[in-house]
Amino acid sequence: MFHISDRMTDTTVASLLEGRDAAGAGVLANVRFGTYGAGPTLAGGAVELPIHMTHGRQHEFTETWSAAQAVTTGRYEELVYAHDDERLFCAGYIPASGGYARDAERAYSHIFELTDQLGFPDLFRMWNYLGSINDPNESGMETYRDFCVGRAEAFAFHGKDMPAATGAGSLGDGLSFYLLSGRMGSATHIENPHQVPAYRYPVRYGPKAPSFARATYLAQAGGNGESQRLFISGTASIIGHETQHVGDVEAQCYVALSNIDQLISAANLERHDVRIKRDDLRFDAVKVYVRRSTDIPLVASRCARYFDDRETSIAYLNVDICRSDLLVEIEAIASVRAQQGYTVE
Ligand SMILES: O=C(O)C1=C[C@@H](O)[C@H](O)C=C1
Ligand SMILES: CC(=O)C(=O)O
Repeated sequence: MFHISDRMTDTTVASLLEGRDAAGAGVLANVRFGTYGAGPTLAGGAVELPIHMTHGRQHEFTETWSAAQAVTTGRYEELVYAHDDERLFCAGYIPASGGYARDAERAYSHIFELTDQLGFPDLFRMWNYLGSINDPNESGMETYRDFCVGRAEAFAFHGKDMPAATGAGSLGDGLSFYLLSGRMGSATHIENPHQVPAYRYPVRYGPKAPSFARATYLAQAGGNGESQRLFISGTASIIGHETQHVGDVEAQCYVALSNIDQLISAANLERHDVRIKRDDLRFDAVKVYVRRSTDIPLVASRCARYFDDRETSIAYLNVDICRSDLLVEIEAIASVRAQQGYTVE
């Protein structure tokens, strides 16, 4: 069964998602959010990706991506991957250098080559964690904007649809990234009418706009009974294309949560031919990125109220955010509750 389980190690939030899905036949990958970062490796038949994302061991956790069938692993260029019959997990690491544009373009081109070669062309979720994300690189361009240049050029050259994504700071150096991709036709990308699509942002935010959708809906896999999933991108206090409430973390949190609400409304999902009632969606895992550590208690109180399901796993990460005037960003994974009469598991 394809699912994720947040195995919280020594954290206050403990909500093992395994209880929500039948135990998988194996593990595709373990992504370790901790005090240490390095490139991906293969261990025990799965991908291991440590990312330096926590200031202390007390906040460490592992995001485990499980498989429904036997797992095949391999390497391609700078990438390490694992897949079952339905899903591909892939990860990579680009060391810090004077600028990321060329290396990001190369890495993303390799991603698209690999997903096509292995038969998993529908990317449905990507994560990019950049050290010193808001700092200028050696040519004076902000590190994030430089990364966006290379990524956008790879998407344009390969003509790939843009999936849900996160682009946030890390506490280490370099660029750690990982992604999930599915069989042809499994992904529907979703936008929020209250926000300009990120890939259409004006040049004031960088020479090339960020390449991601606001969310991606993953249809139920063929025959293995997998739950339908909605992957929600890192969402911030942006309306249209402009940051709202600069300096006010409470108001920014409110707008970010409102954006998520609008994004997953039945009306907006219906506009994308995804017919799910809001009440049938349950949040499985949430990651909240908070720039200032002193803001975490307030942000946690607002998120706990919004994601009020005891079983929702919520992790708070004190890291920088892709736009320097943003103080908080929220991403989520939701699944569709069992409907009357049959099980969606
Ligand atoms: O660049 C991204 O992929 C990205 C940046 C942020 O806006 C947010 O984390 C979502 C995606
Ligand atoms: C910056 C950000 O979070 C966005 O583009 O949605």
